[in-house]
Amino acid sequence: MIDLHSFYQHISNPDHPLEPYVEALRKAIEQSYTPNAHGDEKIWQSIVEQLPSLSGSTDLSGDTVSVRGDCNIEQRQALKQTLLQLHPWRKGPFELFGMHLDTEWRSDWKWQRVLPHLGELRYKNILDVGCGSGYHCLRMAGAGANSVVGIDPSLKFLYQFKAINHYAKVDNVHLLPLKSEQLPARMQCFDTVFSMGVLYHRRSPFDHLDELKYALKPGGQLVLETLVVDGDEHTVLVPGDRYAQMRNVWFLPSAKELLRWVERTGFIDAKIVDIDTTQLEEQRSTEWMHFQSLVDFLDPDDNKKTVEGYQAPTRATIIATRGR
Ligand SMILES: Nc1ncnc2c1ncn2[C@@H]1O[C@H](C[S@+](CC[C@H]([NH3+])C(=O)[O-])CC(=O)[O-])[C@@H](O)[C@H]1O
Repeated sequence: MIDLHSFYQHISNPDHPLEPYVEALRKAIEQSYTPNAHGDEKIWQSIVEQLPSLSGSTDLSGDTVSVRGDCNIEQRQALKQTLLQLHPWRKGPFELFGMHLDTEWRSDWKWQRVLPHLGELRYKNILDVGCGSGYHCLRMAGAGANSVVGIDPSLKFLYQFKAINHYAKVDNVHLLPLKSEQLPARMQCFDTVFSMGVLYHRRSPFDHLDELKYALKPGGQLVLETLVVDGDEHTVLVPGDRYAQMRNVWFLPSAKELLRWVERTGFIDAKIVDIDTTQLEEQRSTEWMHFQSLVDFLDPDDNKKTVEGYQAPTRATIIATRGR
């Protein structure tokens, strides 16, 4: 079962900005998550319980989130075989006791693109919407955040985090089984809210931007990263059935149009800080994610296009401030 006890304990503290929302969060989580309602949850739980007993020291400062400590060959082998059962591992990389967990995504590349534009994360209370395995949440903790809440509706990713944190033991990062639309309304308490790789999954992008705005305290910082297409401030692509083989893709604006959406939502000082076409080396199949990956989603004769003939995946990052 997802461990919520330590989360409630952590925020039930008059100094914690989430303290006024303990009950609202409890209710929201109860509505979205019933332990073991997902038929595979018991299996994921037993995988975490089978992890070999090892202890080490955690390093959140490098590109690879690492736990280092003594481990013999048999233990390393058992660790690998146990963690492989939580396939597919999409977001990382991680290293545990000398074992490199080579995820589908080099999520460290995204972090390197975003980090120089964030200012100080130290002492901040952060929300990461669509956190996946929690790799970026751990990097935020490594950058000195006071607390990080990651939310993601995909329970398997939350179990991946549970497995990593079984060893990393980072106690100020909590992952919750929630979608952003299920967050209590108008929490207005986070210093920084990240939404990376989520907006294009939403049928209603302005509702998503509103959710991010009202999770932030006045003056707080939004970090928004999403798929974009080339074009001017009047350009938006709504793909047909699929985009790069994904079915759940709705709105791909140009970066300029995205900036306009952010401003129309009421954010101020909005800036495009990065536009980047995803490289084949950044998203690829590995031993830890052996399904198809980016190379299979692109036109084999022209890597600038998806198999459907659209512009190949390009992502923009916008930083903005919630007005006071
Ligand atoms: N409504 C929603 N609310 C919250 N999470 C959602 C929602 N819909 C989907 N997700 C979750 O958002 C994540 C999107 S991946 C980005 C991961 C990370 N942020 C990254 O930037 O690497 C996409 C990508 O590969 O970029 C998945 O884990 C979904 O379960």
